[in-house]
Amino acid sequence: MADVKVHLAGRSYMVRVDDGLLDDTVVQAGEFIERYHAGGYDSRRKIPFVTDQNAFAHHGEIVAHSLASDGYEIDWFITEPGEGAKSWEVLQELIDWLLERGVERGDTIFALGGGVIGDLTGFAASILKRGCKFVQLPTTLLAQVDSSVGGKTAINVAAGKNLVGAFHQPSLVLADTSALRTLPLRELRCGYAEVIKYGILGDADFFAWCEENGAKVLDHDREAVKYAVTSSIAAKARIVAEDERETSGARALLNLGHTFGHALEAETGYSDRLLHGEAVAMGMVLAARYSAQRGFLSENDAARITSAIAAAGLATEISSLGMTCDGQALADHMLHDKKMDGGTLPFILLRGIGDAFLDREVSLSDVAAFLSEQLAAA
Ligand SMILES: NC(=O)c1ccc[n+]([C@@H]2O[C@H](COP(=O)([O-])OP(=O)(O)OC[C@H]3O[C@@H](n4cnc5c(N)ncnc54)[C@H](O)[C@@H]3O)[C@@H](O)[C@H]2O)c1
Ligand SMILES: O=C(O)C(=O)C[C@@H](O)[C@H](O)[C@H](O)COP(=O)(O)O
Ligand SMILES: [Zn+2]
Repeated sequence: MADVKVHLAGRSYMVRVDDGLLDDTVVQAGEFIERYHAGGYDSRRKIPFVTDQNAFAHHGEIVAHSLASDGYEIDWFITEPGEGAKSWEVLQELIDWLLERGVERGDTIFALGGGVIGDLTGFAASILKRGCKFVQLPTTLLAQVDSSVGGKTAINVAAGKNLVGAFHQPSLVLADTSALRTLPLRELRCGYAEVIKYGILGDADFFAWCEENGAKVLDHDREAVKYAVTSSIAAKARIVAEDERETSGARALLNLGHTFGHALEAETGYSDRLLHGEAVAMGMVLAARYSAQRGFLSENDAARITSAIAAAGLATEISSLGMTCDGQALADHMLHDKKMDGGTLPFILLRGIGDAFLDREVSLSDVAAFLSEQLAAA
């Protein structure tokens, strides 16, 4: 078992990583409930759980059984799987559902699922009665290594990805690595894109570990998975503790590949055509190639990054997406990026593997031309 603490003044919390935590929710989360549940649920012993159909089908019963053995009952809110749940409609349904159940400000809402469920639940918790507590039980690799930690919560709107949201930290994160065994390979690869991101942006040794061990992670090797999850969380916890609200520039580095990636997600309609992790993988390749074109990164390092991503079975070429738009259309999506500052958009570029930086001098028309070349490449 590994515990990683996210240090934040007055809002520190624990991220626990181990096999079998969901079987043991009663001990892990149950203890937490006993200690921190100030609201009415202690007496009613009924707990609001938000999940989606897949996470519920694979892990709902075990969690319910575990909590029932200690006298708790779960009230389930179950959404359809997919990015579509990060929407005004589902948020409204969830808020109404929580209000109907009399959830109080001191109560805790549980999120069981991937990043979609975590982002939706966290945002609902942040606005309900001006802020309730929430606990993350992440069941995808992506959610365990990234989205469950750090307190970014959001929904998507017509203008773009994650444009309505709040910083709202969870009170506890329980990452049960055995839950990943039911995850489809495509989803595992998506999570792996965010794992290798930590190496590319700030840790050359971890990148080399990924080159060596990525296949084991995708093959569910227990030790490799635990190492990847714990190292990723530790990296994220350090950055979040340094710059919780993305003001100093440190946290913006976690957005490596995302400025490009979010534009690709927008252009492909936030659909199964391109999942978030797949967009981030392509986005990191684009960031590396653009860094090389600008003379910051060696062609050799850009090629090494592309190979490591391709080796995980993730697509690297945006021309493979069959998009009919040009580079300017992709650059236009970027105008909604939350990093926009005084009309300019800082980009996360690379000077080397493990050496990302924020470039505030990027011209969006130059990026548009670069993207048009990439779209035309075979
Ligand atoms: N808040 C953050 O810091 C942050 C970080 C990274 C990504 N995100 C967001 O996270 C979302 C992507 O998260 P995701 O990749 O987890 O997607 P997801 O939540 O859609 O989950 C992926 C798929 O796996 C299914 N699933 C979940 N757990 C399962 C399990 N154990 N076994 C089988 N199937 C399972 C889900 O039903 C879904 O179909 C995006 O919206 C992205 O913007 C947020
Ligand atoms: O936690 C962060 O900070 C990140 O940037 C992590 C990203 O992987 C994640 O996709 C995040 O939701 C993107 O944030 P956004 O601010 O660009 O919407
Ligand atoms: Zn991401």
